[in-house]
Amino acid sequence: MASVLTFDDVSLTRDGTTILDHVTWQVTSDQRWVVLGPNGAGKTTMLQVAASFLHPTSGRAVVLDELLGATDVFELRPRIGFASTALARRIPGNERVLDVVMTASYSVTGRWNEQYEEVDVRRAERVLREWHLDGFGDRLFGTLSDGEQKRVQIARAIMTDPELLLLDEPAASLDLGAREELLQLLGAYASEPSSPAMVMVTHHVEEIPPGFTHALLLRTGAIAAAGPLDDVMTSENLTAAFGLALQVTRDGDRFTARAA
Ligand SMILES: Nc1ncnc2c1ncn2[C@@H]1O[C@H](COP(=O)(O)OP(=O)(O)OP(=O)(O)O)[C@@H](O)[C@H]1O
Repeated sequence: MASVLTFDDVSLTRDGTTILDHVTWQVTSDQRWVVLGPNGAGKTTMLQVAASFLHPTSGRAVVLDELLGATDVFELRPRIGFASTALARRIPGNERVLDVVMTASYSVTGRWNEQYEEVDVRRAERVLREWHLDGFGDRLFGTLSDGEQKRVQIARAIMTDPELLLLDEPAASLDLGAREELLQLLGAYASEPSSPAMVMVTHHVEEIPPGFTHALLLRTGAIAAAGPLDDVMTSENLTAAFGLALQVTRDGDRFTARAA
């Protein structure tokens, strides 16, 4: 399988603080990764390197065969789907949902004078339908519920048919029903062989969608464990990563964790 993401001894320092510490990691096109770790472990920073928003201080990061630091990131970014709360904050509340999704083609938030073709409109409508947002195209983004907004963000991220999909805490702040609906949709999407490689950051093992294949546990910027879900999602590994005695249980394709 083709490699879509390679971190080779990647470290990242900001204002004298080491945030990523010698991270070596590879993602191939058929894999769907979840990244877990305590607050401040460096999960978002890792995703931002994968999205080409940050460059390593040392080591090599290769994204979709392009070496960061030696490539034009403006050509690379449209090939990467990225959804995060920070990005969603930049979406104007009075933007039409269809425009929120379509503007991904130009990597902008907020429609201005870009010209869209009928094919863009039809694709945006189809993606909205697939994420249970049929009939939402004319609604204003700011009037949607949290759950609906999260699904719009993902629809936007996949609008450009990316080769790598990065999701930063897509289920954060959702109520139980909205979370389960989102996980079901993410699970179905992850299970399709035609879907792109995926990396999803989350705080909760309960939010690992079915269909995900691999996990990476991060602790103070370094990898505590990484590999196939079954190998990594053990009580011992989670205990070491979170610095707290934890008991992990698997029920079918879902996980739960609690203090041991
Ligand atoms: N510009 C910066 N200068 C210095 N430190 C920074 C900077 N940006 C982030 N950090 C620090 O880097 C560490 C990792 O941050 P990051 O947001 O990647 O962690 P995270 O695992 O995603 O955390 P959380 O789970 O709380 O979202 C944190 O300790 C944070 O304070």
